[in-house]
Amino acid sequence: MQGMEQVAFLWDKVLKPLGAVTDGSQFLEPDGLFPNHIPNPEDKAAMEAITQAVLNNKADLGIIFDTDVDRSAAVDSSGRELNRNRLIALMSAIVLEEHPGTTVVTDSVTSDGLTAFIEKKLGGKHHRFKRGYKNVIDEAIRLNSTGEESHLAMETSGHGALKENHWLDDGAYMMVKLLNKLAGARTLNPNIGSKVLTDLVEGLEEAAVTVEIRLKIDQNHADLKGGSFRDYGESILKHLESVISKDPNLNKAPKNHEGVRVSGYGGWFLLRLSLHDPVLPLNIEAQSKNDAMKLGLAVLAAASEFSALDTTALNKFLQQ
Ligand SMILES: O=P(O)(O)OC[C@H]1O[C@H](O)[C@H](O)[C@@H](O)[C@@H]1O
Repeated sequence: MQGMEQVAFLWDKVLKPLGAVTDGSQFLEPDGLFPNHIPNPEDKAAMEAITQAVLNNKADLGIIFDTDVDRSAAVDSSGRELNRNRLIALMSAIVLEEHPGTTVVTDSVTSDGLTAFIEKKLGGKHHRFKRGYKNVIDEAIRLNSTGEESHLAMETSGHGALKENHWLDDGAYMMVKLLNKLAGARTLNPNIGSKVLTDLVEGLEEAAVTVEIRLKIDQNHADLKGGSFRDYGESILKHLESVISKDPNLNKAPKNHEGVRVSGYGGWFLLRLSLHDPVLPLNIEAQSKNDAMKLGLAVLAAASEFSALDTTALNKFLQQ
C-alpha cells in the first residue's frame, strides 16, 4: 500500500487489526514535496512503484491513493495494474453482482471496450457522461431521482462513489470493496492471490494505443478577437464536427455529452474542453499506432485553421 497521511488510518486501524500483512507498504510518511513520485493513480511512475512493491513482497494486492484519498487504484498479485478503465470494469463487476442491471455512470474519456464490457458481459447499462468527479456523481444522483437506478459513479482518474456510501467521493471505500471480495475468496482458498479480482475483468477489451494529448489555446492571441477561450474552443469543436460529418471513415458517437467523440479506423477519439484550463484535451484509442495517427490527423486537419490553438503536442505524436 502506498499513499499519504489519511492512509495511516486504513493501515493502522483497519487492515492491521484485521490481520492483513502490510509490511511491504511504502511512502506512508507525509511529505508535501512528494519526493517519491506524483501522487496520482494514473501516473506511470506511481503505478510502477506500487507494482514493484507488490512483486517484491509477493503481496496479494497493492493499493494506491492520491494525497486526499479520494482517488485510488490497485495492482493484482501478478503485477497487473487495476486502474483507469480496468478499475471501473472491476468495480462495475462487483456492483452489478449486487445490483443486476444497474446503470454505471462514468466520465467521457472511458473506452468503447468498457461500454461493451458493462453492457454485454455484465448486463448493466453504461452512461458515459462528462469529465469531472462532481459531474459523474451528480449525474448518478439525478438518474436515481428520475427512476433510473444507478449505484456507481466513476471517473478514469480513479475518483469514484457508490450509492451505498452516500455518494461520497471516496477512494478508500472503493479499495475496501475490492478487499472484501478478496477476503471472501481467500477464506475458501488462502493461496488464490488476487485471482478473484483478475477474473472479474476477464473479457474487457483494451486498445493497444491509448494517448491523451493536451492542446493549449493562447488566450492572448488575436484570433480570439477578444472573446473567451471557451468560445474559441467551442468554435473549434463545431468546426471539427462539420469536418467529420463529411468523412466516410469517421462516425460521430450517437450518444455523447461532452466534446466531439468519433469512432473510426477500429478506434475512437474525443476532443473536448478542459474543465478548468484553456486546453482542449484529445484522447485517442486505437489498435495500432498507424490507426491512432489517422484519427489524430483528422483532428489536426480541422484544428490547423485555428491559429491560437497550439498543436505542437499533436504534431509531435504524429511524427513519432
Ligand atoms: O478537464 P481536465 O483538464 O482534463 O481535468 C479534469 C479533472 O479536473 C479536476 O481535477 C477534477 O477533480 C477531476 O475530477 C477531473 O478529472
